[in-house]
Amino acid sequence: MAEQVQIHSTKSSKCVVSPTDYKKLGINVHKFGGSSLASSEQLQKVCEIVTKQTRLGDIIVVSANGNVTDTLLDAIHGRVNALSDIKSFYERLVSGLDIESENFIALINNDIESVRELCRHCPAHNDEILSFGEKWSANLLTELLGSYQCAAQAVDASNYLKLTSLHEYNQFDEQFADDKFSSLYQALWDGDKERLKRYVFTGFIARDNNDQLITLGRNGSDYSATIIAQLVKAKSVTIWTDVDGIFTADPNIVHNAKRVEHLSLCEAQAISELGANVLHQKTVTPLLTYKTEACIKSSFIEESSGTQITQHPVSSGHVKTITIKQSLTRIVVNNINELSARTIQQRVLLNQVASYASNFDRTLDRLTLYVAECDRFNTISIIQAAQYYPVVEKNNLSLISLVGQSIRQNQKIISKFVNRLERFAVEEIHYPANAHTLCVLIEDTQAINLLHDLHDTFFVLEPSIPIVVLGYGNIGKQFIRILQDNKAEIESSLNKSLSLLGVANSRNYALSRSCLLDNADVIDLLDQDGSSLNSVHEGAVNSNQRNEILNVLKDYVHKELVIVDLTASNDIANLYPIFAGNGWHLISANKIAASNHELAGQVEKLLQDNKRYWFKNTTAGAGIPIQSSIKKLKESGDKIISISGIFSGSLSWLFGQFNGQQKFSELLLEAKANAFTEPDPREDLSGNDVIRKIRILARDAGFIDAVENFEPALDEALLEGSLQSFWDNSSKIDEHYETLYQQVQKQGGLLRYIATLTKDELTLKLEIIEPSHPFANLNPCDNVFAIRSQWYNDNPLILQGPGAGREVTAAGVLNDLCDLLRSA
Ligand SMILES: NC(=O)C1=CN([C@@H]2O[C@H](COP(=O)(O)OP(=O)(O)OC[C@H]3O[C@@H](n4cnc5c(N)ncnc54)[C@H](OP(=O)(O)O)[C@@H]3O)[C@@H](O)[C@H]2O)C=CC1
Ligand SMILES: N[C@@H](CC=O)C(=O)O
Repeated sequence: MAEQVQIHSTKSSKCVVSPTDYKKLGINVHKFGGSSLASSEQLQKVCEIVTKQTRLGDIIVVSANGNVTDTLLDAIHGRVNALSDIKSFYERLVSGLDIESENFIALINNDIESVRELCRHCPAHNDEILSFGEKWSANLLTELLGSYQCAAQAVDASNYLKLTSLHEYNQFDEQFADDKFSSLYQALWDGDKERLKRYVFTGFIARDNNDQLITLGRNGSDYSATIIAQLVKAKSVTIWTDVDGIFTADPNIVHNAKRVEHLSLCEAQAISELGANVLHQKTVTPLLTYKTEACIKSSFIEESSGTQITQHPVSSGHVKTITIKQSLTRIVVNNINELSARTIQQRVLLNQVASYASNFDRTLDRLTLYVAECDRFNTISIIQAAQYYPVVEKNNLSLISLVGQSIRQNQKIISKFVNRLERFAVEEIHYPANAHTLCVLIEDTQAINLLHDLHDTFFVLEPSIPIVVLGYGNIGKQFIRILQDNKAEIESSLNKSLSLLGVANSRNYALSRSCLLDNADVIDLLDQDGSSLNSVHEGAVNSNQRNEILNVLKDYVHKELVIVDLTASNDIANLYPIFAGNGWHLISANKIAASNHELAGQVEKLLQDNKRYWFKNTTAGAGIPIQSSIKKLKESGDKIISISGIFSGSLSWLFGQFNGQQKFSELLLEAKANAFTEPDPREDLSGNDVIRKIRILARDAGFIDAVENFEPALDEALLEGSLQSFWDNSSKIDEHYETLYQQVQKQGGLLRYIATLTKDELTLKLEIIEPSHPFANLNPCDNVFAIRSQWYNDNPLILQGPGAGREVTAAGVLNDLCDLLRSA
């Protein structure tokens, strides 16, 4: 059990702490790479980041400044001026900084003499020589943070990170580290949190199990950061570098590559295994064991958003990035058994040689490895040491890989990938063991072309079909809102860009060829008085009093366009044959055309001739997928016998709410405000709205010749005249429903407006039903559709849910749009 002591903290009266409580602090680890620390300007930016984005107790891990490690390597290799270059570099660097430069330069001069001495005894002291780079960097940053009034302490990581065995590069001594970190965070133990500092750790250096100083190889500082994060149970690790995260492809090669916002840990691991410079395999390994938040950001960009590495995938089944590794050599070992092949693969790994797409072919007893040119010699020596004779089969190969969560389960992605490869002379398609990668090997000379081609295929969205929304009321506003909010997700799932060309209400229209979704303010002006609009917004909003928008849309005749009709307008419905004849797709929430057999037939014929689509799923049941369900049943060979239920959301809500206490007309106003009723609520009470739905479903089910027998939900006399006179008659409406309510109460039943469709008869009636009736127990506003068919006969298929309202209807329209864009 951890040692514990009772102490008096400065703030609270009493608290219990243990030496390992630093692990509960929620430490954030920030790692800064060499380029982020290469100039005085950059160092100042880093100080700003540290002061603004870190807290007392947080850990900063640094690489050597700029190219200092490479210059130290030059010194090891005997380049005469290497050490004086380092001296001049630091003199330049500190001259631009607000620190006691003489002290720091004296330290550098002193250390450089030590390095000179150590260089005489190379290679025994190589690691020690290289470690100076990180030590200078940590000291300099700590000094500079002081001038920002940010208390910091330089820490030599080799006193904290100690390997447990000589060859296990990923096994660090946790007990050793724990003791050291406990004393570093002594202030916490003393109950004086305010004495904590920012701890500036040297990256890249550690100790082996014999206490000898070692360096952690390529990208060693990133590795130090994630290892330290694991050891201190950090809350987050941020790798600050010179790129703004992971991109859809290397932005230096593919200029239209975009930043990837989120990567799952599995995706990050796959990328690191493919040799990504920005995310090394070693760096990811501790994240897999200790699951913490991680992020890659740029210290060069203000407010960089970077790429978040999340524990769980934000989305699955999409390609997130395409990696490329060039100049690889294929080394083949023939006549080798599986055990020896695995041993060689292990040894290659232990020797810190990165091999890619390596595979053992059991049928041919053959091991294939792809390694960088610089690792060729080393790899051949390892294979020969195992008594095998490798063949270097081919040089100058590139490995191009698609990475995305579970993309190997997405047949569409695989066929798209294979399809594109047919245009290139590829060497080999490789399917690694993980489910998140698809790889291809190709000669270097063709690789860049293939990379561009694949990037275009998976990331450059197909040009969209322009969308025009008619109707900017309850449903129209909500539809545009969710279209805007979900644009990026929809585009990536459809691989098509969305372009909102125009929006209109009955008074004004806004039109922009460069997509109104990016200029939503213009749409908001639609509700204003039309007279001053042209001057207000440079002509972007215009009068639509006589459907003027249609004149502008003439430019689109015989081009693809989607008209989304979210009006309740008869005029617009009667224009459908023109829209269809123009070669435009249609989406309707307006039920008028779809419920008129003659008009609907004419429109469908024109659309068919022009190979265009009409989606109208919200015309019956709002967001409930009733029409698509009927279509699917019919496509599967089933025969619909009857459809019955409650198809009016507003009346379902009204009869569910009405209990004789409140005036019916007040509830009606509330239903209208909730967008459950039609723009003119008499359409609901007269039964017209449900009748339209019945006719639409009858058409879908094939009941076109059925006799109609419809009853209104309110006396026709009360529905006559103008809308104003209807509201003026509110007291009569209230009386009518009050009397009806008493009658229903007397019978101990419930009032429901029930529709029934068979091939012979379509009926709609206001009925008093028993509380045990299947349509009795509904949530207010619910619709219910009971479909009896050949296969759903004794036990009908039931669809039930909210049958009206802004959210569900707009979502249904958006579904229709996605289905249409997917089909078109
Ligand atoms: N509410 C619901 O739950 C459901 C509704 N629907 C259907 O959705 C449609 C819209 O309903 P809702 O949004 O509540 O109605 P609203 O009255 O709130 O909105 C209708 C919109 O259509 C506009 N409009 C009218 N005529 C024209 C025209 N000629 N050209 C362009 N725009 C025009 C109106 O303009 P202005 O503002 O200038 O009058 C208004 O912006 C209706 O057909 C309804 O049946 C379908 C399923 C469910
Ligand atoms: N007014 C309609 C809305 C949906 O179509 C209803 O009440 O169901």
